[in-house]
Amino acid sequence: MISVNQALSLIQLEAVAPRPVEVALEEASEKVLADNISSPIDMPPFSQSAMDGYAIRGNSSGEFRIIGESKAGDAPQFHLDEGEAVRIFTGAMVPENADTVVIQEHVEVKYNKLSIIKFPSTGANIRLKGEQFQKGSPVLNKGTVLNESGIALLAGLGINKVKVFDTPKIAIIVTGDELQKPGTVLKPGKIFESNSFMLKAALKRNKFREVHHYKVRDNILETKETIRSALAENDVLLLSGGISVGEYDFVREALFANGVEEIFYKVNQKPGKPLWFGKKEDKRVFGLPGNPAASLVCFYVYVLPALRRQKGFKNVDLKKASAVLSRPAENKSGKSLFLKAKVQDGRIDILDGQSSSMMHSFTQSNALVMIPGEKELIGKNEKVEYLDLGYGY
Ligand SMILES: Nc1nc2c(c(=O)[nH]1)N[C@H]1C(S)=C(S)[C@@H](COP(=O)(O)OP(=O)(O)OC[C@H]3O[C@@H](n4cnc5c(N)ncnc54)[C@H](O)[C@@H]3O)O[C@H]1N2
Ligand code: MOO
Repeated sequence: MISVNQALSLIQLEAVAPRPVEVALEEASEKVLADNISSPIDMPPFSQSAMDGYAIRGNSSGEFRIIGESKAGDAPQFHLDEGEAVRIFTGAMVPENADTVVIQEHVEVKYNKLSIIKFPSTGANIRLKGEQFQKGSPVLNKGTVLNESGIALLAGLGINKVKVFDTPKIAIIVTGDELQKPGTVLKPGKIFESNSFMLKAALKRNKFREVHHYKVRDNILETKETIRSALAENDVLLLSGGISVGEYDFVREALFANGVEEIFYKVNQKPGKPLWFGKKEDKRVFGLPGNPAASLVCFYVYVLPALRRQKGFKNVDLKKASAVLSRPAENKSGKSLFLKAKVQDGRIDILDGQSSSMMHSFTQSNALVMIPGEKELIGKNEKVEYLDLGYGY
């Protein structure tokens, strides 16, 4: 059985190169730029007043004659002679030979005579043409993750379309005859299906919006057929359940029948041992264990980084940190453990209820403690590494 690190390396080795697409700026938030962007214009495009006041030339005398007005949106052609000033407003074009704007709080005006009570330094209150960017100068680099500030910057430069890396389309395929929809009356032998809700929520939180949901019974033909359509319609398949060794676990066989090549099956870890990973051309397939907590651990450790990589992100893993154990922990399994835990003020508590069928401990956690297979005992106050689940509490 391969180790966690071997599994991670294999997934990375088989990574699909992010695919550039052009999108409207409104669609570009949380996406990664696929091109360097240079400024198509000077920014600001003309010298602007930063304040409401009076544009002047030099500060040789305290008295000026107001010769006109410049407000935002206008393009007046003023030329100031000695002793002349223009009434000006924030964002308005500064007369071509003015060098300073005096704020209106520092002047007295009588008719068209302006007396300056307090001179600012020369150049004050003017945003010079091109001071942020000159036309053609670099603005944002390929690989930048766009958020609202980047979107504002690009819109402000007049850009309405950008090349970003495409977000992969994801199929969630849940398998199992025992599964029943929440909101129905539970029949004998059945359980409520929860993995698709869990995976959809996790994908939504991570801004993967194109998610298709398929459901199959424990039936080889149906499983094959569903995998066939899911491969045609998506970039990444997440199968839940049916990957273990039971007589009704058909997922592996159905993947092979669809020409999906196995890269690895089973990882020396707990929970999530039966994880399966494969590929067909540029499609990637994860067979996640049916047990909900095992499935979610595999999602955080393997699936999310792979999806983020395919979306062009450079930092793909959950943040790693370390904290001091509040209580000793044991690992007699020889497997790498991922334990639901709560970090607070630098101390970490491993929670009760670690079974891979139990979700309650996950809801109380904000971290996954990683304990290597070779480590049998970790003492109280020993430092352990953990993955920050990013739950924000
Ligand atoms: N003889 C062995 N049996 C099992 C082994 C093994 O090595 N030898 N591994 C165990 C481990 S570890 C896990 S994890 C599970 C994984 O099994 P599958 O991935 O095939 O999943 P299922 O058998 O379909 O389901 C497991 C469990 O999870 C429940 N489940 C399934 N789908 C959902 C869903 N969408 N929502 C909620 N719960 C779901 C299902 O009812 C089962 O209880 O295999 C062990 N067995
Ligand atoms: O890997 Mo299974 O996840 O231990 O229940």
